[in-house]
Amino acid sequence: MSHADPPRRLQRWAAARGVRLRGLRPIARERGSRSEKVLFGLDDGYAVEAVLIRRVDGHTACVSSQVGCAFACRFCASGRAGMKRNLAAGEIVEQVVRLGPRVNRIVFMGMGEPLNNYDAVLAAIRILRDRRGLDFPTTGITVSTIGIPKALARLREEHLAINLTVSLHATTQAVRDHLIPGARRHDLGEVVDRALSWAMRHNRVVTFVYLLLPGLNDSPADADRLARMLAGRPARVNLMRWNPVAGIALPRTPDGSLALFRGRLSRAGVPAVVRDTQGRDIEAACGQLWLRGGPGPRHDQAALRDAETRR
Ligand SMILES: C[S@@+](CC[C@H](N)C(=O)[O-])C[C@H]1O[C@@H](n2cnc3c(N)ncnc32)[C@H](O)[C@@H]1O
Ligand code: SF4
Repeated sequence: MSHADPPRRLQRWAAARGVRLRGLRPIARERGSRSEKVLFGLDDGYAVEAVLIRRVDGHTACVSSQVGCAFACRFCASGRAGMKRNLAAGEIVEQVVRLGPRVNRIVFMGMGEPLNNYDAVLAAIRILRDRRGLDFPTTGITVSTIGIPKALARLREEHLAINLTVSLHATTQAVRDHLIPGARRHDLGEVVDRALSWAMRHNRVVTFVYLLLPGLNDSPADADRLARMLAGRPARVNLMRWNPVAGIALPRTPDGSLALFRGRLSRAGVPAVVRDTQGRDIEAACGQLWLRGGPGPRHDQAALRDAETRR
């Protein structure tokens, strides 16, 4: 795998569009069985992580879109320290470039809420897919979002054949407000409607991600409400187990509950699968990426390792 600087040709091409590549410095790497986590130092002293996941037919790059996250989901490490700043388009593109040439899928499932950094994320996607850029197929790009309604309405009008994943996690407003405190202003029904509207406009299927948390959102009534929202619509459901995060006490869902929930959805005609995220062995799975570094001069590797051991 190459961690070389982005090719000069790409740097020049991006610079002509006002996008700077070479703002990232890989400062630490951790290898797991099928994944690798890379910590990138940014110009202003912060650091973000990106994850490479090896598949048989290529690599997936899981990239960050913000330094921290404003939505403070109860189950996720990325929002624990709030949102420090947006990543620039170049900083997003460069994560992909530095994860190496075998990347053929990109998922915006690292740190941050991509639709809360709409312009930079869309600019990055355009550079990634441009023939004179990386010539990356948009069908290999997945944006994962908590579903900011206004941003979903904007996304609907973009001519981009990306994949959309909406992190729903609840079937009532009260439970969603509890799990995603930063999204209290987002009406759950509107989130679902806007996502479905995107799917219909682009003739695609939207994936709803549902993290099953025992006693919070895993009742048969939840499954039935979700089924009523999505049956007969261009939607599928990915049911997820919680990946443990230090300092957060949440129970993990037993396999039996996942199977029961999935069964109720399937019987109602809503396609549902249970998904495990890769990278748990090196704390690189969904929701396990922490904000690192801080404002000031770029941190060196030793300083960041030090910060890591104090965490
Ligand atoms: C880290 S988020 C980044 C993208 C975007 N902010 C979102 O929430 O969709 C990517 C996915 O990880 C999920 N996630 C967050 N924390 C998790 C955890 N501890 N275990 C499993 N999934 C988690 C989120 O719900 C989301 O579906
Ligand atoms: S799950 Fe997504 S929206 Fe929620 S805190 Fe983590 S990164 Fe932010």
